[in-house]
Amino acid sequence: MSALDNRLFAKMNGIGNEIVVVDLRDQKAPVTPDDARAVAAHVPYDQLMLLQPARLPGTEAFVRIYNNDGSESGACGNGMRCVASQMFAGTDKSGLTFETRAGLLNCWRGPAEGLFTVDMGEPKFGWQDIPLAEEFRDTRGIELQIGPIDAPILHTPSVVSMGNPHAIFWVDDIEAYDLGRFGPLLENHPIFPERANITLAHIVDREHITMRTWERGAGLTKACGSAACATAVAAARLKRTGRVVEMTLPGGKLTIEWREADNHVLMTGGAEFEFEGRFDPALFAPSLNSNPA
Ligand SMILES: N[C@@H](CCC[C@H](N)C(=O)O)C(=O)O
Repeated sequence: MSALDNRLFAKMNGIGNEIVVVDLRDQKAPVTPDDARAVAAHVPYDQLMLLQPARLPGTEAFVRIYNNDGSESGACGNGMRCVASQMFAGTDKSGLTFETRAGLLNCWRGPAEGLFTVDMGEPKFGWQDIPLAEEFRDTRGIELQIGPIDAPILHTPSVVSMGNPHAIFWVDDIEAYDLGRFGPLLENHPIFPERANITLAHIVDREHITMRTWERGAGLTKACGSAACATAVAAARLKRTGRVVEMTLPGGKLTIEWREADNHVLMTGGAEFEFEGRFDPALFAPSLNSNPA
């Protein structure tokens, strides 16, 4: 018996990031990594956002975030906009607060219908915070490369934690690299003890960046909100952009503001409902062949 048996789910997308949202605030039973993988086999998703009972006063829910490989993440920007969109529906509230493994997140209705803003909190730059396996004093560009030593294909990424680990490689053309091939190698590089989300980014001008991401635990996706935040912050740290940047991802656009006043990163973008359904308990039944004689 799984906590997800017969549960209603909403399939949504955050500018192309495939998201499944399930409201489990009325029950305490845990959802396991096996459950998360079983859902992915049935309703393909990048992230599964589980609303669990609130643990702190003033919060709507504790949001547990699973990647489709069954691993957990502390942050998912596009998923949080989908959660906000579901939770704002039918209310006249203007703001909501959620708890995730990475801390508290505030969400607001955005500047136009269908847009939502998430306060993704403060970025972290210390090598232990990302985390990296060894000390780097300057994480604006770390010594890491792939390809021939004297002619690397990708090198010197900026690294940032947005509650989850990100490495951003600066390139002239984001389409010129086989991210499906390099992504898994870099995601699992020993320098990243908790693996990492890998982004290729091109700075168009001081207000525009194009990017695409190989996501830890989910692979190539059309959008990664926390990667957009990490990339915008990393570009501003290098003094190559201002603090408000429009990000173009394969699935759409996000506006990222790295607020000077409190160091928080605000992400604004769309969230769309696609369909809803109920999980068939047979999905979570142990396989008859799991322990062959
Ligand atoms: N799609 C997400 C990021 C999801 C988590 C990531 N794959 C990880 O494991 O860190 C987003 O929109 O931020």
